[in-house]
Amino acid sequence: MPEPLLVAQNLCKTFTSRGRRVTALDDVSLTLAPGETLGLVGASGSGKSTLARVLLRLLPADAGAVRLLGEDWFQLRGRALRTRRRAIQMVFQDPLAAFNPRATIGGVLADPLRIHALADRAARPMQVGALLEQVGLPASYAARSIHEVSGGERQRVAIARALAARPSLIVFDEPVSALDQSIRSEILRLITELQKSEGLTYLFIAHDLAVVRLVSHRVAIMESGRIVETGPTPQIIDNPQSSAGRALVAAVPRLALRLPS
Ligand SMILES: Nc1ncnc2c1ncn2[C@@H]1O[C@H](COP(=O)(O)OP(=O)(O)OP(=O)(O)O)[C@@H](O)[C@H]1O
Repeated sequence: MPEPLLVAQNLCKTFTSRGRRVTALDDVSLTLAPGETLGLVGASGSGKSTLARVLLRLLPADAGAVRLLGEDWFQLRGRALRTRRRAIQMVFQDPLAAFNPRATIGGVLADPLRIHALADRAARPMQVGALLEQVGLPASYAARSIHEVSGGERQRVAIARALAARPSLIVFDEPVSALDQSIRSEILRLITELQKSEGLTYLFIAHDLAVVRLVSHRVAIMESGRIVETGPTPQIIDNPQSSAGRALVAAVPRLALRLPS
């Protein structure tokens, strides 16, 4: 068994808003092996995005620890933190919210190359072109504004930006929820192909089990801030043990749950 890429142990996070306490993460532990996809699925408000934000250190945990690539991730500071940061990238549901609205696509993709010193100025345009082609877009898209392309193309740009940092792990938070069905399948295919060609590890978050099962080797089910069930995808779909798992399976038409042969 290879050493896990990421081990999260006993993560807790509570929010207080208008005097009300909400436990968003309640003792969450999970492991990601290199090259696998863990699908994280659960109803709205179950804590999926909070877990993603805590794992990326966009939000501090109240308690718990994460080992990433053998290091104590929450304890890293300064240069060591900056270096390690590029190992985890995130792709959001709405990439527009994550991009500078005035930026060109070339600018969006050149940023991580510059920030992480992965390519000098002269080499960046070629690398940007290569990244675009890797996600199925023409290199000429570099000159376009992020507003000039479709939702599916924008999501390809978001994936290319994540790839630019040469990460080990990509966290996808509802990456296809805003897309039409046909575009959705194309993006899911791209995501699985890139995993194989680049040897990437994924945490794939969605509320829809039909989407999660297409890409995930294992599934974890969240309910009220806890992971209530985890196991290989076919096992969870055929025989969910938790009430949250049974509800998620029941919410999807039988046909949509057939695993591809
Ligand atoms: N910044 C915040 N302040 C207060 N409460 C928050 C904050 N962020 C999240 N919460 C609460 O924490 C709980 C978990 O939210 P979270 O967004 O992680 O769930 P989720 O499973 O990702 O939901 P969705 O599928 O709707 O995105 C919810 O009750 C939510 O209202």
